[in-house]
Amino acid sequence: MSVDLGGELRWWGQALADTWSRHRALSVIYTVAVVLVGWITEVTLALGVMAAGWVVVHLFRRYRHGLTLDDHQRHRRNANYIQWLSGAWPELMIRLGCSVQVTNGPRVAPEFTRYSWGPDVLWMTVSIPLGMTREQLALNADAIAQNLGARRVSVSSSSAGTSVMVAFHDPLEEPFIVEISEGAELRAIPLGLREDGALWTMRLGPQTLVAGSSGSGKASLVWGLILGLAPSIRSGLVQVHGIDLKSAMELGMGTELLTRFARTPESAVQLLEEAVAAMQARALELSGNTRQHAASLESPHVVVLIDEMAALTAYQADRDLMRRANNAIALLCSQGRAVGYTVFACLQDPRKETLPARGLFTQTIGLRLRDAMETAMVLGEGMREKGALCHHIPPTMPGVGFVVPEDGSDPVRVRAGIVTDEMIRDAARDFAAPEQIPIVVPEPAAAEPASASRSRRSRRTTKGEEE
Ligand SMILES: Nc1ncnc2c1ncn2[C@@H]1O[C@H](COP(=O)(O)OP(=O)(O)OP(=O)(O)O)[C@@H](O)[C@H]1O
Repeated sequence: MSVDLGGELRWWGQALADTWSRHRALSVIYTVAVVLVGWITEVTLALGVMAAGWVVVHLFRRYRHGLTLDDHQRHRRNANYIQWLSGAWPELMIRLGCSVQVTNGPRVAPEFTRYSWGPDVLWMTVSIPLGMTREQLALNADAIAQNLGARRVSVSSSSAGTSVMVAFHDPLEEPFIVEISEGAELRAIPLGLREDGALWTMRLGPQTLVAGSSGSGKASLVWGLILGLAPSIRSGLVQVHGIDLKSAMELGMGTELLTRFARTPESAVQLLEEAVAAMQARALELSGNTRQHAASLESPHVVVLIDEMAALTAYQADRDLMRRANNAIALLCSQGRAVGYTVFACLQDPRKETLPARGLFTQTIGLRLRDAMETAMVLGEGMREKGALCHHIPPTMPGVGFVVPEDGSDPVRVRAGIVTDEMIRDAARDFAAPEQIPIVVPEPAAAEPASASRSRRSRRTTKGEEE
């Protein structure tokens, strides 16, 4: 059977034309309805695919990073804050005087070029305009913090230029405990927290001076160090030789952890001079073999720990003992590093008269101090401008201080962990030193310094001559 295709087409055309002429309105409605249904179906499908993609991405993020509803709210808050800060920052800089006048031009303020968020902390990278210094920004840190609704602002140098840390919560505000860690290394003894929330550790090696007014928390550093070293003390890898002339009130709590302990000026000087002699003997032994001592059970690292050093170096009635103590401390500080002898000393009053060997301490920790001058004496000139404000630490925050890192970079605000009497007693029981070496002070006649016996001899001779 042959099909007349032309006739068929004409028939369908005619039918369509008839329908159109008879049911024009219906045809329009039908056509629009079909187009709409098709379009809605397509859009719905597209939206569905988009939504599924979004869900997959968010599921991935949520389970990979463990995001919670709080995190979403925080992200939104952070985004709003950055939006506000972008507008407020240039004006704030100009109002605080942190800007420079371009010749025949406008005032230019530091710009924040990048940022990142940590828990309750905003890190900003700021570009300092030509003619301005980072110190100018650091001097206004308190005012910036108040205006940004933050607890603290600190300014430091970073590989990207200048970093401004805006902290909305101070991790150092509440006292905390640092647990004794069996695996702690001598290169990183845990002492407390840094203000960015990271663990604050100290390397055993630099001669360290801790300065702070009465009640500033020096004892928490002394005991923090001893407890941090506790496993090495028990094994015999480290010996602590303690000196406490304040009626042994402090170190007397845990003498089992100390290999040697002096509580009188005479025994303290004896301890120091014997440490110098042993250090020099070790130096002779090591000379030609190595340039850096490595602690071992046969040759342990010796920490000479002095609580309130001025009692020995400045407030001593016996001037000869005072001179001998200062000499020994200076020798230990200047020759001890390479041969495994470390001095860790505390001081309330950091003036030059209280400690002639102050300059020989290669690491200083400044707790609460009385004024800006003391801060400069302890941490060095220029550290105040870099944000180390020991004299602004409130008495309600003992254990808080500033440390200048060994590489001389910007000072870091830290807090030592609190050490309770119970922790000291427990450590004394569990980590006692393998041996305790008594200090034998020679009888005064035998210990008489050469100069005194010389003068007596000369007096005797004169007397003899007189006779
Ligand atoms: N890191 C710390 N965190 C919280 N509280 C601390 C910390 N260190 C010390 N304290 C508390 O502060 C008070 C004084 O501390 P501490 O005895 O250590 O001061 P100090 O500087 O050694 O004083 P002094 O020179 O008069 O002996 C104590 O009551 C102690 O409990």
